[in-house]
Amino acid sequence: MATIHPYVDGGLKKGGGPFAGGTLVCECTTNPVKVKINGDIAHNHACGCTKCWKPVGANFSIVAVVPTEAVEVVENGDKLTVVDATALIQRHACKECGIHMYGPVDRDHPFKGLSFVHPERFEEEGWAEPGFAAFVSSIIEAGYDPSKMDAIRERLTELDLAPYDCLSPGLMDYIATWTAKKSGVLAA
Ligand SMILES: N[C@@H](CCC(=O)N[C@@H](CS)C(=O)NCC(=O)O)C(=O)O
Ligand SMILES: [Zn+2]
Ligand SMILES: [Zn+2]
Repeated sequence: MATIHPYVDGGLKKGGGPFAGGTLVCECTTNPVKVKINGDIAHNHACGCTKCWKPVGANFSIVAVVPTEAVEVVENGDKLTVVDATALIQRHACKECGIHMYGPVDRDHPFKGLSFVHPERFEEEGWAEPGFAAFVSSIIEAGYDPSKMDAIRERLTELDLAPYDCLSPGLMDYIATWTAKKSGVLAA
């Protein structure tokens, strides 16, 4: 069967959220980086892009957003480094284990003020399950066999993770609305 991510491969666990927040922890056995998230996550989804962190063997990441003001680095923040300073999402990764701990968007963009996080790194349970799959075709860029994409999309659909090759229609509309208001095509 097509592998998506260990969190969903056994069947999607439903019923999470509302979630009070918690602490994201990296994989280091000594001096792990800890990042506290003071509140709930939103727009949790699977992402097939090559830039998002995924556990070994996974073809998709599980990624959600939180307000950047809810992000608090509480332990070993000196181990964090920005993976690609030119990217929209400033992914802060642990230099030792490589896990992306949070990725703020600071640039002028509809996602400005949000940070991308990987909820599977929460010590706590109860967060909302992923609701769709984004950037599905992008797994090919990481080496996935293009002839096996039908099976991937079928499996995602079976798991109630509607497959999209960019973001979900709701988020794409949100981005386009922001752009149209910025250019003046739509009234702000
Ligand atoms: N096909 C590209 C897509 C990368 C991409 O656009 N990723 C999305 C979803 S995370 C994004 O918003 N990227 C912004 C960024 O990486 O800063 C890849 O797989 O590398
Ligand atoms: Zn680490
Ligand atoms: Zn991604």
